[in-house]
Amino acid sequence: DVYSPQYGIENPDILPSRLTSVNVSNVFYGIMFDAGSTGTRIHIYSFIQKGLEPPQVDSEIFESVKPGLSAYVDDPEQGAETVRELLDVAKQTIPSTHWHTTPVVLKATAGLRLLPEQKAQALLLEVQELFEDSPFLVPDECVSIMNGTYEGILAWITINFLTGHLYGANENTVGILDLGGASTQITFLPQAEGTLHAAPKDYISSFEMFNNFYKLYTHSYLGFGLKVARLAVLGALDAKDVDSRRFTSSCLPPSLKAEWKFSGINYKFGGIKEVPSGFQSCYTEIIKLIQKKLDQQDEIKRRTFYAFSYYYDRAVDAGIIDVEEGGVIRVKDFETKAIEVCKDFNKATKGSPFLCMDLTYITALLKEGFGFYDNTELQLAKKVNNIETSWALGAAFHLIQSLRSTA
Ligand SMILES: Nc1nc2c(ncn2[C@@H]2O[C@H](COP(=O)(O)OP(=O)(O)O)[C@@H](O)[C@H]2O)c(=O)[nH]1
Ligand SMILES: [Ca+2]
Repeated sequence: DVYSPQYGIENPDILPSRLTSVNVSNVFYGIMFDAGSTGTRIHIYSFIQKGLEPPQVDSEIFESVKPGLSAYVDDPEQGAETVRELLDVAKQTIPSTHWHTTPVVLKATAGLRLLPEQKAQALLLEVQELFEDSPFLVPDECVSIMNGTYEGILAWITINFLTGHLYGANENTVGILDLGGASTQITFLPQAEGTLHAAPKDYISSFEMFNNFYKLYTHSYLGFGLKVARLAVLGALDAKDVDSRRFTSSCLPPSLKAEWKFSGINYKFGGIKEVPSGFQSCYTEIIKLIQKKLDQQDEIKRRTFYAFSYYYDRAVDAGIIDVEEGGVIRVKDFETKAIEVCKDFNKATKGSPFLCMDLTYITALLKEGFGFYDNTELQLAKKVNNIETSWALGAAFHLIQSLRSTA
């Protein structure tokens, strides 16, 4: 029995946890690394396959480290070291008998997209060497920067798989909204013929997986992730005099003076005493960055969307949802909380001085950016059926399929 504790770990967390009665030959594993702009994460999945049916995910182990790879822009070896720590988790949790058949892949997103090409490649090369020295299966192109279109498609696959919409009738699929640190994605399966015509050509992507064919609307907006948006609001993006300046915004507590590190750079920032702070002036600042920058499709107002990542985290910080439960909210709930938090900074911003700015940005992104109604409902979920809502599962499925078609 490969699942019994035989690997010298005190409290083995051997995958798959719920699988003791299933034929072992139907079980296999996959390791997907998400090198995001704010952190690196490992997703270790176990899958079950019965006959010719599409594989089912059985369980997941998830670990993460901060900061992300892009913070090691001038020290790639140290960056790869953070990946090694996470890879050790895979060694502790996947039975050693399965190591050589378990693929390991890392996909980087917006943090590395924003780095100079050579610096990004140096980081990726260091990680690739680490993988090649590991006992796992290393496919071609095991380490890469993923393009934003795939990020949206693969997250859509994950959520629709987990919510049971993938192998049924297409009419009921759900859309997804992912808000990262450096980029943000919107993806849905258009039902209105008009959407396919009205959308910019490169926002429509065809995709095949496990013999199903999907024509999705998807786009990744680089620079519209929550953390990079903060820099944009502060006027600190591409600023030359970062060391000598303090960047200010009416979205911050007026008397605040602080420092903030993002992607390896230290920024001095603070509030403004001379102008009225609060939601209205903050919203006005932020709208300038968003208006007319994003494509709007009427259909989204009538569709169900799942929102996760920073949508989820900030809704938790604002007390709109429970950290474990998530739940259904309306777009206007973000605005109501933003107004409240921006009104009384001292009372409301207990964790982060950025909460007013972040909630106001999310409100503006949803309403002025994508064109959602105040009353549009959003499903906030961090996990569905105990699996993380992230593009990583979709990427693992895609990987399995591509390994089989080349085998
Ligand atoms: N639900 C969920 N959120 C995640 C996962 N991994 C990262 N996130 C969230 O993603 C956000 C950070 O975005 P990140 O991936 O670093 O930036 P990006 O490169 O712009 O996509 C934070 O809100 C994280 O909590 C995950 O596996 N599940
Ligand atoms: Ca991400």
